[in-house]
Amino acid sequence: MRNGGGEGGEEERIFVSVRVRPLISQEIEKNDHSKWEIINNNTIILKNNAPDRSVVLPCAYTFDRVFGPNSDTRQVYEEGAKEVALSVVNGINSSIFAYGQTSSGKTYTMNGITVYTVEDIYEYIQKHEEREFILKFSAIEIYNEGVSDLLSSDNTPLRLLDDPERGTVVEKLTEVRLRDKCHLEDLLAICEDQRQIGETSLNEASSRSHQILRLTIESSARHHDRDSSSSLAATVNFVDLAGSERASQTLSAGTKLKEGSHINRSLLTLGTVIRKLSKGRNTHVPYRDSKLTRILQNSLGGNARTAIICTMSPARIHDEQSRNTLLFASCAKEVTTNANVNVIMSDKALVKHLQRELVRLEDELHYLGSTHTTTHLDELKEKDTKIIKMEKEIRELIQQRNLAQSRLHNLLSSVGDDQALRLTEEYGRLMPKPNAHNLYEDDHSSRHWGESIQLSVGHQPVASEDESSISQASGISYHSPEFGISKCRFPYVNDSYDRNHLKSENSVNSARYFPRNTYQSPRIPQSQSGSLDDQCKEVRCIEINDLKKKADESSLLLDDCDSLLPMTFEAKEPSLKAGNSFGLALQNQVKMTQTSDNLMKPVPDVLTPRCANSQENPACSTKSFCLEDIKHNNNTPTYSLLKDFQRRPENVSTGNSSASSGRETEVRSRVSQKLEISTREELKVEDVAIASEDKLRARGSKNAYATSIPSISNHVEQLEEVPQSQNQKQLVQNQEMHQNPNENYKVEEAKNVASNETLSSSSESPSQWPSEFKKQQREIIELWDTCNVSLIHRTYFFLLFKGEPTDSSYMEVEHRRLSFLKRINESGTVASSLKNLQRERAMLHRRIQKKLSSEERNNLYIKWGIEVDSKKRKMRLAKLLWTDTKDIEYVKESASLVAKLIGLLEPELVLKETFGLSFMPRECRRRSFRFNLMFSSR
Ligand SMILES: Nc1ncnc2c1ncn2[C@@H]1O[C@H](COP(=O)(O)OP(=O)(O)OP(=O)(O)O)[C@@H](O)[C@H]1O
Repeated sequence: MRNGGGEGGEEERIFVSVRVRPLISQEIEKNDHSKWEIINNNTIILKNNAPDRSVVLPCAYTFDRVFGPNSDTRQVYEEGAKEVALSVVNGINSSIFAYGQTSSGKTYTMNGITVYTVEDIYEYIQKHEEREFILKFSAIEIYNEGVSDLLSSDNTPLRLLDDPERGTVVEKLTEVRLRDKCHLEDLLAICEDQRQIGETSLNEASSRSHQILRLTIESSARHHDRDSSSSLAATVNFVDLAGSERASQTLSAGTKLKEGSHINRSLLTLGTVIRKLSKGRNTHVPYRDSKLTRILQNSLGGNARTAIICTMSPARIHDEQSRNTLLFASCAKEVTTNANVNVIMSDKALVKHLQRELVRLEDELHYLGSTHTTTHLDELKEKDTKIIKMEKEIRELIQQRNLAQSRLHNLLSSVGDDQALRLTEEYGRLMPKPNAHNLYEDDHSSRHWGESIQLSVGHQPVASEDESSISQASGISYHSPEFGISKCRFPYVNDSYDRNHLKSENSVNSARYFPRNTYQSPRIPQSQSGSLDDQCKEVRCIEINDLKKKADESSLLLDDCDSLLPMTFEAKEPSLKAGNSFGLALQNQVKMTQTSDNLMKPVPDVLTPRCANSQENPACSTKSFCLEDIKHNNNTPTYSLLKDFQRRPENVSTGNSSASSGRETEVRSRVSQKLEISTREELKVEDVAIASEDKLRARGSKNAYATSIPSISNHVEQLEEVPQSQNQKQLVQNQEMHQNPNENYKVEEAKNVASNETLSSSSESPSQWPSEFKKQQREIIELWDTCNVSLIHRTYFFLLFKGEPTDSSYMEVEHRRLSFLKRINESGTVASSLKNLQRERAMLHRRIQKKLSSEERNNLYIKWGIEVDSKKRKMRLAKLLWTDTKDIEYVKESASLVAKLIGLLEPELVLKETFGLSFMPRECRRRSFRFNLMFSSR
């Protein structure tokens, strides 16, 4: 029902009066008369104002009213407080203060003022029967900066709360609804009893606290339309302040001294507030510096009418205090307040008001919803949709990867000598377009997230004869953009070879160059094709969807190739559509650069061929892919392809070369740029994958982290695929060699190419590799230490990879994955990997006893600075293993010792390809351990 309101208040000054009490008995005894003289109702002067003083102080003080010793309290009330006090019945807040030094008569005055006001209020109520009044009373005491309820026996200090409408309110303050005047008088008596009073040398009953008696009056019309009319509500405060005092005068000590200091401090704040207010409201007013000013904030310069009665003693001993009181009073009279009539709305009026407010707020809400909120929600929805789409794509890729891994495994296990022989016989057979269902026919997905790049292997159904012929002649099979899967073959066609012959016969292509991670499709006789459907397996590159954009760009670029190359090829053999096929091959190669097993190698300058034409290098025959040229260059597959690309138009051009050369150059340039971009973006893609892992971890759930671990494993598995595909390639090449000795030289060339591929992927500059290897080795050793990698893994890796050019891939992948692990460890998995490491050291410690003779052990203790007779020397030795990562000799010794302890005598027998599998931090310590032991027992 309540609602603060007001009717136009006007600023008015605080009404300030001064009351000089008569001399009390003890002052009379001392005959301590002062020279204060009240010259009229408004002015008080100090007679004989110290002419001997060097500083002349003001001697006349003027106020709204000055009461002399002969004025009784009734007069003081009537002339100094009544008007203000009774404002409360009209809905205006009011406050009457008594301010002055101790024993100056504040309590004496305020008691009278309160009684008279109450009398008048009740008299007013009686006179205004048309209105109904509700009176409520509460009483606050502030003692030693603690607020208490004088109407409650509970002395627990009360809290002050800030109410946006009512200002500072005292929490849990008792508010008693008054029955009648007598009820109020009883309550006043209770307050008097409750108040902290003590005896000082100046006052037998000195008030040691500030007292605020609060009377709230609500009134409303009694007979009229009560529901629609307004009510008034206001509060009058009767504030009897504790008196300022000098400890020397009051002879205070102990508790009294503490009380006095609190009193003086709060009065000082009151004085500061008054002084600030007297200078205007532009400055900060420190209401909150004391409980007193905080509670009375409204009465001091706020929505209230205020009267201050400053009391003073006429005794000479109090002259200085009296002067201070007058100075305070002088400031107070400059302070203005702005009192309003506080109107309380009726229920009806309040409902109407609230309805209007509701409509207004709804309008605001609608406006906000139509702008910011809606937009924000749309953005969120859009992002959610993208996330769902990406998650679906990732799942599909993982399915493909798992399927391919499964088939690669099948291939490796099923391809025996006979099979290999047959496959070699069917060498060159083209595969038809892949069946979408084949790619999804089984699902070994383990729902790994955060995949970035995958290699895959899959079955291919057999192509039709026509397709086979055409594609075979062109040397390119097909690609399936719908799955982002590409497959390509690269023919070797020598000088003597007739392209038409190539189209009509199913023999010939004895040696082919395979790009990395592709597998040469064997030519399969028609009679066996059906049975070999499942045996024809090819390694294919599966792009991740994140790279689609690049693939599309590549496609656009290759369209250029397609449009360029037919101009050169079609003149001689239009039916081959070699240009288009070559475009596909190039596209395939571009995609190859986007796969992980290229290991983000910078693409060499493909437009700077070693030999520009056949004259410079006779080995580069016309109308052929120059294997010699490829072999002698440190070519990546991409490089080889592009060199072919450079050479081919020149070789087969029939006169249009000049017309096409400009466009060709442009296309080459664009190819080069795209490839470089691809490489750079490939790096970004992995960053995205890592960021994806980070996000999953950042979600904070254990599940998120758990899903990130398999993802790392997948990442590790990519390494496994590299050598596998290489092995497979090597296997087929060996089979070819065995099948057709006449073409062994070509197979040999192909092998050399493969070797060169590895070399080229290992290092851009072989001459720099040794130093690069040492640098990477040092960093890897540091990272092992940082990531708490298994000592056995370190040992194997360290002993296996000693700086051969082919070690480059492993070094790089190890380095990158350790960096990746380091990031994970930084997010809190160090503890678990450290525990694993400690267990491993414990295992090695036990093996020291078993594997080493007493003499060997003692030699080691001496060498490693451990006292031979010391306790726990074996454990100390185990703890020293692999700890100094800076000293390479120390690392070597650590590796050597660990190798001996785990029984690793011939590390070279362990395939390097097995690496990338063993050093992930594992959830299950035992499994991890068993794996290492199993590994070590090989
Ligand atoms: N106008 C007055 N006429 C006669 N006696 C008075 C007058 N004012 C005060 N006294 C007397 O002076 C003494 C001190 O008065 P009072 O206790 O009201 O002072 P106070 O300012 O409240 O002191 P304190 O701050 O220590 O509480 C009392 O004995 C009181 O009766």
